[in-house]
Amino acid sequence: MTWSCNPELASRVTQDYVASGPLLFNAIQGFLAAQCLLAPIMFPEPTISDIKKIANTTFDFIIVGAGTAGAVVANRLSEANWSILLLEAGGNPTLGTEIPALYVNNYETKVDWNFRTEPQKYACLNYKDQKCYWPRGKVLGGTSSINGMFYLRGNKQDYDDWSSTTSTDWNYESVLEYFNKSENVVLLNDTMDFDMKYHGLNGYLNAQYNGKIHPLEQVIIDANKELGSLFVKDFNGNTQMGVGIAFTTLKDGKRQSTINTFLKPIKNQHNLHVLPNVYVDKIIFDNNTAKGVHIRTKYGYSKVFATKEIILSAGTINSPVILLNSGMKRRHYDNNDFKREEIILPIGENLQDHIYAPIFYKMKSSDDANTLENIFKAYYQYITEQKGPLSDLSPHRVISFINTTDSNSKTPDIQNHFFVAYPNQSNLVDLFGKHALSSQFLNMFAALNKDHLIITIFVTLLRPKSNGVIETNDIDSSVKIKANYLEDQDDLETLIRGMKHAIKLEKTEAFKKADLTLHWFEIDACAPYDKKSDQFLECIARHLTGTLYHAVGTNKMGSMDDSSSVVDETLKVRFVNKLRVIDASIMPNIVKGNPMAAVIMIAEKGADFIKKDWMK
Ligand SMILES: Cc1cc2nc3c(=O)[nH]c(=O)nc-3n(C[C@H](O)[C@H](O)[C@H](O)COP(=O)(O)OP(=O)(O)OC[C@H]3O[C@@H](n4cnc5c(N)ncnc54)[C@H](O)[C@@H]3O)c2cc1C
Repeated sequence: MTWSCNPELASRVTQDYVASGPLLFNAIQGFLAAQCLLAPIMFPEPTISDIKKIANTTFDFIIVGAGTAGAVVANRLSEANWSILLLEAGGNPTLGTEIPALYVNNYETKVDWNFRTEPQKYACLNYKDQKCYWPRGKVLGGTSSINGMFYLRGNKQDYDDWSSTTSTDWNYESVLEYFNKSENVVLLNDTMDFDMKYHGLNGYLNAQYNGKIHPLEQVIIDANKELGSLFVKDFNGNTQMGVGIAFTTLKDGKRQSTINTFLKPIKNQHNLHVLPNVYVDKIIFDNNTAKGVHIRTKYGYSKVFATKEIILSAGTINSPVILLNSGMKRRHYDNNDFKREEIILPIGENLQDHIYAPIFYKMKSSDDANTLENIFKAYYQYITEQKGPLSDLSPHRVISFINTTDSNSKTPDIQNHFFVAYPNQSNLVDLFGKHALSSQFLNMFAALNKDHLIITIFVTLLRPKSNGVIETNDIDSSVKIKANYLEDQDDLETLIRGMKHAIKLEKTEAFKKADLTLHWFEIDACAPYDKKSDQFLECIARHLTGTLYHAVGTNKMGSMDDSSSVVDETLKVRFVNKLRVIDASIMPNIVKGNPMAAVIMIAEKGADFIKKDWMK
């Protein structure tokens, strides 16, 4: 048998269903064939002669990382008649990355960098070695190819805050233009009654609003409304405060990563050269000017050069790592009189992330959604029509934003996600297992999930005061992620207020009617505390801490005289020439919402800064 696409099993989805001989074999064949249809090889892996051809050659621009931001920047720069080289450490998307409802199955696969934090002192205490798990996309499209696809833009105030330390270019009114530029609204089961001031219809990125609300989502919405939340139709519109269904980066049942949306349509453009499976070690400088990059492939090491600029879009972890490995030190500078070797910028500092404490609700249920037969039906329907339960994020799309100290505030301090596990789903998406929570916790979760549906509320802290740092290991240059979660007492207090709010849902008519009751898993360390006490909630928050994987901020943007910044307001690395960073790492403060939309906006804006500079 020959395959025109990658014959390696396209995703780990099948590994969850090891029970059934011929049926499974048929399904695997179906998946392999579907990979060609749903996840075709867009950009072939370079051969040895491709690498020889580019070695020591020169392009106008080199972009490092074809991720969420890098793919957008490459698209926009290719609109001018410049030669663009886009280098990506990972390979092509797989079938596993394309099926929306199974995104968690990409964790710990070859499309994941599979990072772990350093052991945490105050958080993730119930995890193996007290290390939190940080998946990140190592694939074309980067993390937009493995993420949860929630499309939210944060709070208006986030950008007004950025602009107060940079320039008016970054205030909400200015960035709105770029959010809209990238967007193409896709409506399902709904009418176009959105305020179009906040949306775009001509962008590359398909952002879908599906107005069909699942009965469980309706219960969650109704319960939140009973606690005073307003129903929000459009979190990206005039206000984000309240509860509703999120926009998602989906279209026709398929993930809309930035590789699928920004690069697939222009993949044959003559001036765009996209090379997957190429790892960039460091930047080559000539005095203070970035000239090229050192690359590593399976064929060995080479160099490649850029006449105009090098753009780092390797993400919050790897962009600072590349800068550090290129000889740029991580320390505050104290004067403007230096050689490049003496440039000392706060690279890797200002690491911010969204962490959550889980609150669990259970509902007795004999729902058989996860029988083998139903699972195969779902796969069959997905592969043949891209429809059915695998084609959408329902019933997990409800989001709520609250302010725990001022119910009239326009800015939230807590965001809630509601993750539904149908009975026996712990086998299907072993989310907590992949995070390496203790076997005690995993066993309790699986036992309860046998005959109960479980809703986990991810009570998420939106603006942490505890900041971390990315460092590199002196011996082998590997990364050390010092997340420092929950070091600041204020963070803990906000989280506890959020948990108390989530606990109140138990008393709502909507939850009572649905027979949803609060459930506490017994964690040994928390056993001494009364379950109604703050000490107990603190113990849960510290032991079962999770991350929504939103780390940002490690190459902070600021004005030229801001010693805490790494890049200036046009995203140029300070004190060096021809080098910019364009990705999640430049955020001065984490946005109050899931950050992908903001990263895409940053990329759109960054590409315009470059065009302005070079088209003069
Ligand atoms: C599991 C998960 C779920 C998430 N869910 C959501 C969500 O639902 N909504 C949302 O808004 N946000 C979500 N996020 C966060 C969001 O996806 C990220 O913040 C965003 O995608 C980061 O974009 P980026 O361009 O900075 O980095 P990335 O998209 O990670 O891109 C970096 C790219 O650089 C490549 N690269 C790195 N180092 C090198 C090197 N040395 N050489 C060559 N290439 C290199 C990487 O392989 C990658 O392709 C989620 C994140 C994760 C991990």
